[in-house]
Amino acid sequence: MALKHKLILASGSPRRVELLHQSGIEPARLMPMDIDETPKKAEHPRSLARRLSAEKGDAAFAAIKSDAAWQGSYILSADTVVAVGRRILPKAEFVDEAAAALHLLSGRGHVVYTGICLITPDRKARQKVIETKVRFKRLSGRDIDMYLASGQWRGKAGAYGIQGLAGSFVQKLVGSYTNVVGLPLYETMLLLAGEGFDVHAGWQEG
Ligand SMILES: Cc1cn([C@H]2C[C@H](O)[C@@H](COP(=O)(O)OP(=O)(O)OP(=O)(O)O)O2)c(=O)[nH]c1=O
Repeated sequence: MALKHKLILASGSPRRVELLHQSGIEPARLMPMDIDETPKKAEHPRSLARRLSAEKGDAAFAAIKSDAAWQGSYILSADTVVAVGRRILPKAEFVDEAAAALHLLSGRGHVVYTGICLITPDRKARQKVIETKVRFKRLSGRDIDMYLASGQWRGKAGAYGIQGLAGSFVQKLVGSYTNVVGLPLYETMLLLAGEGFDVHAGWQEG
């Protein structure tokens, strides 16, 4: 069946592509947007997730707005932020920052915020920020050393991926699991459907 509207995913995150695929949605185009993700001074983690998801969407919109082939498309973007209280943990690129993040998360509760932004074919921007509360067990030195050696922390907010080895660190989770992985599926589908995108168009047997 031909899709009435195309979806552009303004993201380079394989997790977001996989989560959409799980929901029967295949973006027509992936547009990773390289924006400055530095938090502003005293910026709340919720505000940061909201701002960065919007900036990714705006950047993708600016890149395609004069391209006739993409007129009438939806643009979806997201940003995931991990915070202990108001303290924002970095998206880990180096092993020492990953070690510091894991020590901080050990035996404590934290909050994962994912901002989602949808730009509709009539150029309205719709936004939401979803929160999930997560509590890690107390991590042993060996848990941390072996996790660092696995490399699964690389490029992930808070230096962990709940969908991998770090899933076993989770003592308690309140809210959306897919929100932690990078895209809250229930809320994303609700947003898309509410703006007229046929979320069931790709649901076929087999
Ligand atoms: C907490 C957590 C984060 N993550 C990932 C999701 C995101 O990809 C990443 C947070 O960084 P983001 O800046 O939200 O996303 P990204 O840079 O990977 O992709 P893009 O901006 O192009 O959309 O951390 C997990 O995969 N599992 C987890 O448990």
